[in-house]
Amino acid sequence: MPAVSFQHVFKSYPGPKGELQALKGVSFDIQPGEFFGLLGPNGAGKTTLISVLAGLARASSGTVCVHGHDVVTDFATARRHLGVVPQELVFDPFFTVREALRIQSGYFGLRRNDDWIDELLTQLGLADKADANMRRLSGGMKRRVLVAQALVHRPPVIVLDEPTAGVDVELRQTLWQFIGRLNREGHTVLLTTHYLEEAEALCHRIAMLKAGQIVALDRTTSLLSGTASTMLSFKLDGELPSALSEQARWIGRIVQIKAHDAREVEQILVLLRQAGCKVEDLEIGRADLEDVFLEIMQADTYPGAFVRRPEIAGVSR
Ligand SMILES: Nc1ncnc2c1ncn2[C@@H]1O[C@H](COP(=O)(O)OP(=O)(O)OP(=O)(O)O)[C@@H](O)[C@H]1O
Repeated sequence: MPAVSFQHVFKSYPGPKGELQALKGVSFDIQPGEFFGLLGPNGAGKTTLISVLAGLARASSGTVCVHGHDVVTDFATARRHLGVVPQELVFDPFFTVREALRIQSGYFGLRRNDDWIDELLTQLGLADKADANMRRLSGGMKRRVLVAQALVHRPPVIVLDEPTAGVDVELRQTLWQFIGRLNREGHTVLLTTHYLEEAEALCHRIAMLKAGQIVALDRTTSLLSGTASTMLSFKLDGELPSALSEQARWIGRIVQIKAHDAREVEQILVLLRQAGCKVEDLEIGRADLEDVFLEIMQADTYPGAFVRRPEIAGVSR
């Protein structure tokens, strides 16, 4: 049985110009123990999908189950299987960190939970803040408390909605070490992030959402190898020959051009030489997830071409 199952999920919001379709028939499963990434540009529908999963929003149609429990008809059980770290910093300012975690434990009927609370505080670098009032914590510390709150009931499925937005390197490392450990111990993780290098490093499989639809779903390694896999990068002061300008990406003086194989690399170099371009600091490297993401998001052909059925794509564990 999948840890999380989305089946034909539609969600529309009333808008000034009629209905806004935030999710347009999203279907996929996440298997127990997977570290699964959900990527997409701003407004793609990631938070909406997570809100539906967490029971914070109701799908217009379709079903969502957590370990077989429907998030609408069997809400309490589904919710017990989930630990959700929300994107926004929402908390009650009147309590200390420990009190907030005890209260959260109480929601799940856990009375003697202090051993696990202590472990969470230690693992998340909050031990010396246990008795600090929530309103006195820095933004990064509050985010750590939100992670601890989501985990008080040791949920088998951990959902992280952009957990590292605006947090420092130390917290990122602490967080990924701890979440990585929980994942190795069998917890399923669903992560949304705009940091693609994070997704590339952590996720076994990745789904890409664009305008409410899944446009790619595959193992991370397959996504990386399925598209142009070589990236030429060099500095240039002048102009590119027109044959190359369309496929190039500029970052200041740096030009990046993708190639599928060594022959294409050679062709690009020949075109540059023929045009008399003065290329500096040439590097030939592997395309990363950001390149794949941009390629998929910019594709205007039928996006389903990138989707592999989960039973074919398998799970990289
Ligand atoms: N409560 C709401 N009422 C009306 N429209 C909404 C509401 N929540 C989200 N939307 C709209 O639904 C679409 C999807 O938004 P959502 O927040 O799910 O995207 P996202 O992928 O999480 O974006 P981001 O990366 O910016 O967090 C957007 O067009 C957004 O404006």
